[in-house]
Parts: sequence; structure tokens; C-alpha cells
Amino acid sequence: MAKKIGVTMDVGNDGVAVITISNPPVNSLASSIISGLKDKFGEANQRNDVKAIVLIGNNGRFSGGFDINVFQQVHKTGDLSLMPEVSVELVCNLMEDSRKPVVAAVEGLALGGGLELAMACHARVAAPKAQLGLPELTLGVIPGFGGTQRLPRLVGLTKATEMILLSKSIMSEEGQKLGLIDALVPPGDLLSTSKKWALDIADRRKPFLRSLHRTDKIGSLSEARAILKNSRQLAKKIAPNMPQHHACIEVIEEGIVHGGYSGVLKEADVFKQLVLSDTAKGLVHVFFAQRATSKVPNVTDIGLKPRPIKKVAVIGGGLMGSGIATALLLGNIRVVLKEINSEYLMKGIKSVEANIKGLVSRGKLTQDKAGKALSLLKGVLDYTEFKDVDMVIEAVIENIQLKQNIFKEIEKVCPPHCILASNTSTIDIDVIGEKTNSKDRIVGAHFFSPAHLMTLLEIVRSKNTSAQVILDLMTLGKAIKKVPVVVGNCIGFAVNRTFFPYSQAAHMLVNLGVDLFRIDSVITSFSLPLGPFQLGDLAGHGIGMAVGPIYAKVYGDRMFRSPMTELLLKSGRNGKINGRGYYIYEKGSKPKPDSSVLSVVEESRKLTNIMPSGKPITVTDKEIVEMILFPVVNEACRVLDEGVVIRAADLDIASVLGMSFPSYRGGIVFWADTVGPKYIYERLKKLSETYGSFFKPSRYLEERAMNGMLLSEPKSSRSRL
Ligand SMILES: C[C@H](O)CC(=O)SCCNC(=O)CCNC(=O)[C@H](O)C(C)(C)COP(=O)(O)OP(=O)(O)OC[C@H]1O[C@@H](n2cnc3c(N)ncnc32)[C@H](O)[C@@H]1OP(=O)(O)O
Repeated sequence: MAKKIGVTMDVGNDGVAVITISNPPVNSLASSIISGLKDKFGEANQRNDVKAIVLIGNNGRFSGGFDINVFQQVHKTGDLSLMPEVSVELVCNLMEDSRKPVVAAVEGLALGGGLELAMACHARVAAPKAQLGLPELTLGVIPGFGGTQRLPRLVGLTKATEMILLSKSIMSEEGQKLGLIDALVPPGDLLSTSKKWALDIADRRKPFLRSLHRTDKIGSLSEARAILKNSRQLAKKIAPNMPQHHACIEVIEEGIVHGGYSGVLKEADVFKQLVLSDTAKGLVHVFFAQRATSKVPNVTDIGLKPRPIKKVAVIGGGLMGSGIATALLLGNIRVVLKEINSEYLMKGIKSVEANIKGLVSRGKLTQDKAGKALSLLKGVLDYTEFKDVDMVIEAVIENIQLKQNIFKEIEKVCPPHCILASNTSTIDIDVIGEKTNSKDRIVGAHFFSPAHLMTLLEIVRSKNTSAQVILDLMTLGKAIKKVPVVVGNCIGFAVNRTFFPYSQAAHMLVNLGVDLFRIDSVITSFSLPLGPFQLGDLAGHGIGMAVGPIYAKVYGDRMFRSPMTELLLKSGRNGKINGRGYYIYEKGSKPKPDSSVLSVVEESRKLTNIMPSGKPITVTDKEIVEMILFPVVNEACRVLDEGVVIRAADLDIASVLGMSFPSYRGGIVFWADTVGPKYIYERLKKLSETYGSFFKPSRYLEERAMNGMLLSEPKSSRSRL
């Protein structure tokens, strides 16, 4: 069916013009919609038969805001003139300053520019459960249609700054309590009530309120300054490396000090500067990249329908198994948790309960929902319950033989339609299923720890996995609020494989004489939440030892063999699990660098003996970032070259959600393209000449650098240079 895009106006006998935005699926404000709105509001203002106006969105959604595709066009071309003039021309002049009252009829959602249009109306009538918010900061910009000025005037400065800085949306019920929504009515009454409201304003039965002119919720200048001081502190904490939060506070302050209209003008200026920032480019890329992961060639485009998955068995109640079980339960899926003895089973169930309790105590889950989730869990010690499960997720230790045996057993006890998944983070899926006759229903379901909190789900497709199984798992992933990314089968898959050089490079630097705590601090300043050593502590060093040989077997030509992990374990430090690693972990306090670990470091340095002339090397912070992250980019190039991901943007999303690579840098490949493939290639070449093959540029990187191509360009495309 063709999409109907445009703005229509119907004028009724009652003298109300209903202006409707149609741009499926979310009625985003594309340039054509904006010019349509200008035309229709201009016409409504002129026409003598129009007394009042109602603005509504088609198909139960008011508007998802300005068309983010336009940002992408501006980023590609650098041409700011692609951004239509909206804030003054349409929002202030044609809507808010109109002599005819305008009422917004809000249903479904009013986000970003959508809410901003609604706030410029003289009243807002909403249906229940409509989502209202200004999420622009998540795209690296600020609200640009007057939202920075009107929201504080409608809900008060404290609530407005919280909603804008945290990009937190609210429901229309809360909106009504705050004064953002004037009336809440059933969806069936939305249009009629809005029309009546508009006529009531026109006939002076209700007040004709212009949001920008209001001052009743702003408070005194000193109160406002105190609130903005807190907001600045919040911004420093949540977004130390991003410009839009601070810029937004400045713009809000302008309006408080010099009046709303002055604020609107400053907002427009700052908005234009921010649209072109690297932060906006990275965040807009992430927005589209995340949505692109749902499009998997030969899976989502061949007319298959997902089969329902209602009951899942999880094998293993350790950290991963209990986390996966928690995620499934929270998604209303019945879970059978299997362990090998009652002690382990009790431990697993307790972990699930603790995960759920944690969510309740942090206010993320109601007691009611927690109870419902736990009622869906059943612990078992044998396979009886497996006879009617739709899927099994194996989450035992990384032992190939053990996994092979489990798959051989479950193949016999599960129904033929049942999906057989492994949560391995490393082992080849084909090898795991080698001893079965069910290769088409064997798949990797790689969750990231803690599995009930981390949103990435790597779906590993072996050469035999059927398209139906992939689609079913993608659908399940979405149902439990994960972002599924389909990847190819190889040791480490997309994320762990790309990032295996991360800790190795850090180990090399330490062995070359660089302070390990400095490395962690430089990397966290780059905005990764944990440096490589603290990350190692969190994962537990035993894991590193277990998977090291598996990686060495296939990627041995480019590995740095550091004795440090083994020495660390020998000295009784397994990381956070036992309270000691590179850092000391005590309940209730932040990890503290443990200076006594330096004796382990010294021992390692003696064994590797790689410091030039026995002296520590001197490096800048920038060089530390490059020596740690360029090898990661280099491995990402191999992942792209081998087609482990469908598109480069998938690896960006996987790195953001699986490794917490800063989203404002757009993900690992996007960031590398921003830095420049040629520069990265030249730096790696130089480093490999000095420090060996660990840094040797990959063929893919070399080709891209030589041909002036971006790493993200699809293989077939030609260089523009
Ligand atoms: C000047 C102004 O102040 C600036 C702005 O308004 S910037 C825009 C502010 N608005 C936003 O940030 C909202 C962004 N969108 C969303 O959060 C979510 O899409 C949503 C809550 C609206 C809907 O979520 P959901 O139903 O899960 O659908 P979702 O898959 O995300 O989106 C459906 C489609 O709409 C597209 N879309 C959503 N919002 C869009 C927007 N504002 N512009 C362009 N496309 C948009 C998505 O890209 C997706 O396209 P696809 O099907 O081709 O992949």
C-alpha cells in the first residue's frame, strides 16, 4: 500500500479547521510536512469560515518529531539550508501568535518537534498513555522548535530540565498532573473534545493561553539560577564529553533572563551549531544503525512469520544462565532453569531472585510485576520439562566437549520444532552442534553480562541455521527488550572478536612500562565506562585464561602473549569475584587501585622483557588511546572483510551495546572513519615496525587507506577519490 504523506485540512460547519499530519509510521516532520503545515496554518488564519483550529496526527500518533533523515542529509552534505525555518515562522508566528485558537489533539506519541508543536498550541487534549518527551539530546542536538522555552513554562523548570537533560518521556496521565496536558479523554472522544475546546477558547469560555508568554511556573530569577546550577552539575556527570547538555542549559537560561522569545532565537542559533557537531553525527548514525539491525537479508524479507516462543529452558544457573533466565521472565516467558544438582539449582534461583529484587529496589520494576515474573520460573534437575519447550539456551562453562554432549542430549528430549541455542561467547557454533542431526535449528544466542541489563543479543548464524530460527530468535530478542544483531560464525563472533586486542594492547603497554591505572583512566576519559584492567577484573581473570587458548589457535599470528593474567591468578586475584584484582573491591565503595599489584606487573615485565633498552616507554594520552583502540579497529576490519556482520553499522551497534563504546562516537567503525582509515593505517604500520606483528595493518585496512575509502563503505562500492 502506498504511503500517504502530507498535511490535510478539513473545515467543518462548526468553523473548526482540523489539520492532520500524515507521514507513516510516526508522522515525522519531514520538510514536505513542515511546508504543508505552513500552508494550512496560513490558509486557516486567512479564511473567514475558520474560527478555531485543531492539530492532529494520522493513525493514532501525533508526531515522532522532526524528520531525523534530514539530519543525516545535513551530515552528508554539510548543507544547513536543508533545515527548514520552523521555530519562528511556523511555531511562533503562524501557530502561537495566531488570532484563532489552536488545540493539539494528542494520541500515541508527541516527541521532539511533535511535542514542541503541541506546546505552541493554546491547549492540549490527550488520549491516555500518550508518550510525551523531548529526546533531542540523545541525537546530539537540543529541542529546536521552542521546546527549551515552552516546556519549563508549562511544567516548571525542575521537571523540564529533568525531562530534557535525561531525555525522559512521560505519559499523558503525568502530563495532565504537571499542566502539560489540559484534558485527558478516551481516544474516541479526542477529536470532538479538542474541537469543542478550541471553540470554547474562541468564544472566551476558556482562556487563550500562549505558552511562551507564561511566567507562572518559572519562579524567581534566583530560584531559577539555583535549579540551573544543579542541572549543570547533572550535565557534567551524565555527559562530560558532550556539548549539547551544557548548551541546552545556556539556552534555557537565556529565556529565563531575557524572556522566552529571546530564548527561542538563541535556541535556533545553538541548534544549528550542534546539528553539525561530531556528537550529533555519531548519535544520529547510531539511531539509524540500531533500526537497520532489524533488516536481515534472506530472513526478514522472504515472507516468513515468527513462531511463538512461550516456554524456554535455560541450562546452567551461573552468572549468565541466571541473567538470561531473568531477562526471559521479565519478558513474560515461562522459564525452566536446569542445573546438575540441587545446591547449584538453589544458587541459580537465588541469583534470579536477587536480579529481580535489585530491579524492584532501584524502582525499575513494581512488586507486582516482580511476583508475576518469578511465578513463571521453575527449577529442574532433569530433562522431563524439556518435552514441550520452544527453545533451549545452553549457558554452561566454555567447554567444547561438555557443550557437544548437552546438545546431543537435548536433541533427543526436546520437540522437533524446538530451537537449540548456545550462549557461548567464543566457541564455533558448528563445532557445538557437530554431534547432532539438528544443525538447522542450532544457533548462537550470545547475551552480554549482566544479561538482564545489557541490551545486546548477538545471534550467531552458522552455515546451517535456518532463516526461520533466526527470525524466531530475533523476535524473541525484541520481546525481551534486547537489540538482536545477526552475526556470522567465527571464534569470538563480532563483539568479542573485534575487542580481543583491547586488553592485549593494554597488557603490551603495561609490559612496555606504562602505568596500568593511567591506561584505565585515559580510556575512561575517552568515554568507555571501564578501562581494560577494570573490565578484566569485572569479567574475572579465570575466563581470560579459559578462552585465551581458543583465540590463540586461530588468531595466534596477531596476539600478544602476556603472562600477567596467570601471575595475577597465582597471587590469588581473580578480580571482582573474590574482591581483588588490579583493584580492591569492597562492598559499598568504589573499586580502589591496588598498589600491591605492581609487584605482579614487575614480574611480568621481567618475563616479557620488551621495554626498549630496559626502560619504560614514554607515551602521550593520545598515543595510549591509539595503541589500544587502533588494533581493535584493525580486527573490526577483518570482521568486515570476512562478512561476519551484514553491514558495518551492525558492528557499530554491537560495539555500543556490547562493549559500551561511546554512542556519541557512533560505534567503532564510525569512529574509525571519523579519525580516518589512512591515519590509522599509517599509525599501525609505524607501531608494527617498532613493536611487532600485533599492530600489523590488515589487508582490508590497507586497501581502504590506499584507495581513500571509508571502512564502512560496502565492499562493492568504488572510491570517490
Ligand atoms: C527540531 C526538533 O526539536 C528536533 C527533533 O524533533 S529530533 C526528533 C526527536 N524525536 C525522536 O528522537 C524520536 C525518535 N523516534 C523514536 O524514539 C521511536 O522511533 C518512536 C518512539 C517514535 C517509535 O518507536 P517504534 O514504534 O519502536 O518504531 P521504530 O522502529 O523506532 O521507528 C519506526 C520507523 O520510524 C522511523 N522514525 C522514528 N522516528 C523518526 C523521526 N523522528 N524521523 C524520521 N524517522 C523516524 C524509524 O527510523 C523507523 O524507520 P524504519 O522502519 O525504516 O526502520
